[in-house]
Amino acid sequence: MALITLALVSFVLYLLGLAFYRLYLSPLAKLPGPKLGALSKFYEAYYEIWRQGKFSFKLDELHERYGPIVRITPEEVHIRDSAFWDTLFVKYPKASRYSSTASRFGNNDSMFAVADAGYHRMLRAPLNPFFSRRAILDQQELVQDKMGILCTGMERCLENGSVFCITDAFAAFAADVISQYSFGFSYGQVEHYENGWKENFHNAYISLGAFGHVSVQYPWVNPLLKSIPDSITTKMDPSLGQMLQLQKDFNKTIQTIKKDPSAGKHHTIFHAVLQSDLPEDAKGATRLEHEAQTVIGGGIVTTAWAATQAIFYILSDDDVHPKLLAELREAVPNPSAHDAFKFEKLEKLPYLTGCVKEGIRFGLGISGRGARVLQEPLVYQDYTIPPGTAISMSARDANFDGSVYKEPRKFRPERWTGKESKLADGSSLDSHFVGFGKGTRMCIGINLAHLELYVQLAQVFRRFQLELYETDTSDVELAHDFFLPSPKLDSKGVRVRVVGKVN
Ligand code: HEM
Repeated sequence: MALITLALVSFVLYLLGLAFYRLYLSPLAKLPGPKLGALSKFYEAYYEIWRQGKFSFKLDELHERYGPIVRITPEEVHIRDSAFWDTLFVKYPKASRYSSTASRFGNNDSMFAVADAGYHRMLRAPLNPFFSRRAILDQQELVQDKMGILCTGMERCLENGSVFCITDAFAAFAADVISQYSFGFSYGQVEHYENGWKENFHNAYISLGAFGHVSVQYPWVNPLLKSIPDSITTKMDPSLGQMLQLQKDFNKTIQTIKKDPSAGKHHTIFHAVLQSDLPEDAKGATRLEHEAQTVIGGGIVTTAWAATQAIFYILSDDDVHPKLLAELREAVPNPSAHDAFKFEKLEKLPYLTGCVKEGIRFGLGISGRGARVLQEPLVYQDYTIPPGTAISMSARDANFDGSVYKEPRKFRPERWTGKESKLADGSSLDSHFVGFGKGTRMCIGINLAHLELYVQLAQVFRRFQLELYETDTSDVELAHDFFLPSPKLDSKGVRVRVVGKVN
């Protein structure tokens, strides 16, 4: 009994000591911010887990109250100042990712998750050529073919008057493209127009993102979940069942290639890694499986959501839609021509480019905070942030910064061209664009994403007349930050009806 009492008293004293340290002695103690945040990560957990991805919105309030730099947890400071983006993400290439977020998707050893900058660079090196502009353009046919299938499905929807969620269609398209391109197989999701492309991974990744808040706070949860039999996981959440199947298919492909490196007609990311000079422990089947999950995860929600935003705002604005259509009609006089939608031509169209950029800006890519940990002190205004601190920033703050974007909440493709694309200080708007992140960890899929988005928007608007169906801004605006962006939870999605064809 005495022993238990002693243990309890020691524990309480430890907690009091820790609280005192965090509030008054920690090198971060002088930074502005809420005492509860400085005391414990439960503060973050409350907003992220209990309030379902609402910490981002709490940060808005905190910045209003405390200024551009706020200590938001015992070990993390958040900066809201888009001019600081390059300093944090570009100037310190040796900075690591914040290791306590590595468990978010349960893929701790993937290039996306690993903390150490040197190890990250090494893991990324074999994949860089795989996603280079040249390599992506060489596979343009694949993207065009999948888009052709999507358009055939949309024609059927025109004939039968069905309403569908455009995010589902785009997520199915993106999944087929990225999996065929990267792994040499796809599930043909883009073919299933008859059920409104409901078979796709979008919701599964949003569920994973929501659950990621739990995994970040309690990393032991992931291994525990992995020990649950697949049949029970699938019953609990059918979308996670799809992910389990995906993992099995990755594993099968990896095993086949490991046994016979010449297997398969298609050069996959697995070939790229296995044939590289990475150390053997980086070539293990489980790590490769994790890498594949990040690649496909990175390529679906981000692209589908950017396209969804673009479709919604283009259709909602009586000014934008006719301008885009006029440009497309001139550039693509015959949409049935074999090379009508060649990317190299589309990417030169200024208004379409503006629509792509605005789609990505509104879509946010990743809504969660991006954090770096430096090995040296970092000065921000009057504060010196000690080495080892997690310093985070959010794309949402940069993307809607009124000092960079005039009327930031307006979808204005023209801001990206002509005079408007230069700021008063002479810098280009492009240099402030953080949609794909910046620095050494910048999105590896940028070339593929651009190819998909240009081809999607050009084909959809040059070929079809669409109408929004019972959809409003609450279906596209960020309401829950699950690291991946989510609108209100009861949204039925951005629903559209194909009402005609464009001559
Ligand atoms: C509009 C579409 C896309 C957007 C807005 C986007 C955005 C981003 C952002 C913001 C990051 C994080 C950068 C950082 O951590 O600093 C990222 C990383 C990443 N993205 Fe994308 N992405 C898109 C499409 C894609 C596609 C199509 C792929 C498929 C290859 C992909 C794969 C990845 C991967 C693997 C990473 C991790 C890179 C690393 O850690 O080195 N993304 N993306």
